[in-house]
Amino acid sequence: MVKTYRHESLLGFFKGMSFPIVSIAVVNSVLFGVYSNALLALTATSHQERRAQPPSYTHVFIAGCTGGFLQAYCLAPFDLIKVRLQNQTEPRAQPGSPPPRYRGPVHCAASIFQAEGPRGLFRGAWALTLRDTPTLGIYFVTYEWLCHQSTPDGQNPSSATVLVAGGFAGITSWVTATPLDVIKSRMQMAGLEQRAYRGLLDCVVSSVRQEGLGVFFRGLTINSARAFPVNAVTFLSYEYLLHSWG
Ligand SMILES: CN(C)C(=N)NCCC[C@H](N)C(=O)O
Repeated sequence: MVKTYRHESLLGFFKGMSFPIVSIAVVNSVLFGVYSNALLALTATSHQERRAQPPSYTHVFIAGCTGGFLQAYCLAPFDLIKVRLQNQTEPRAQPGSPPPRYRGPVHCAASIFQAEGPRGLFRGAWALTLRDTPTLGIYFVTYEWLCHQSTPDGQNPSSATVLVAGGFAGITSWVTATPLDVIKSRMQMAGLEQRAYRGLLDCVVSSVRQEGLGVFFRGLTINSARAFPVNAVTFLSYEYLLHSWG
């Protein structure tokens, strides 16, 4: 962090933001759009009426799982590109040195498409679906439960409640998602590293054999630390937009 700040000032921390911004916008609108509409179909109550007649946690869970399932398919190509670029560890190109394998997100998508066809862009999509379907159910249940606990009946949760409930919903969902997140990333990298897994189960078994059960908790701390602020802001924006446009 210190080096980045010294060489590139604060702007250095925001490099390469365009791709994550576009992908997050698409994926979150699918997730929250499907969730809200699924809940509307299940409970027949609008967002405004829901504070007076709160939905059951089973309905919240089903609507969250539906949102998670559909978002996984939109997320798959973006997530694959992110994982491939993050794992590209060649040092920066020096004069005369070979260029990096991927020159950026668009080049990465085009190279995967050329080398592996359209299905290549969906590598690991199964693992992503398994990761996101139940964990997004847990995500929305945690959020609704925490808001319900700290808000008097019939009232809207305060902004502080939304921020805290959203932050903890993010942490809870990442704690449950991290084991499958590890497996998903390994399967997404398999195409590049010429490491062949016969499928998801084979990836689980060979990872545990080689590295023990601890492998399932790789990245848990950083995922959770990132999850709190990201999801606090996500839910605050969601509630705010529903109130101002709803
Ligand atoms: C796989 N998991 C745990 C989730 N998708 N959890 C919901 C949080 C989503 C949010 N965009 C984030 O990146 O934290």
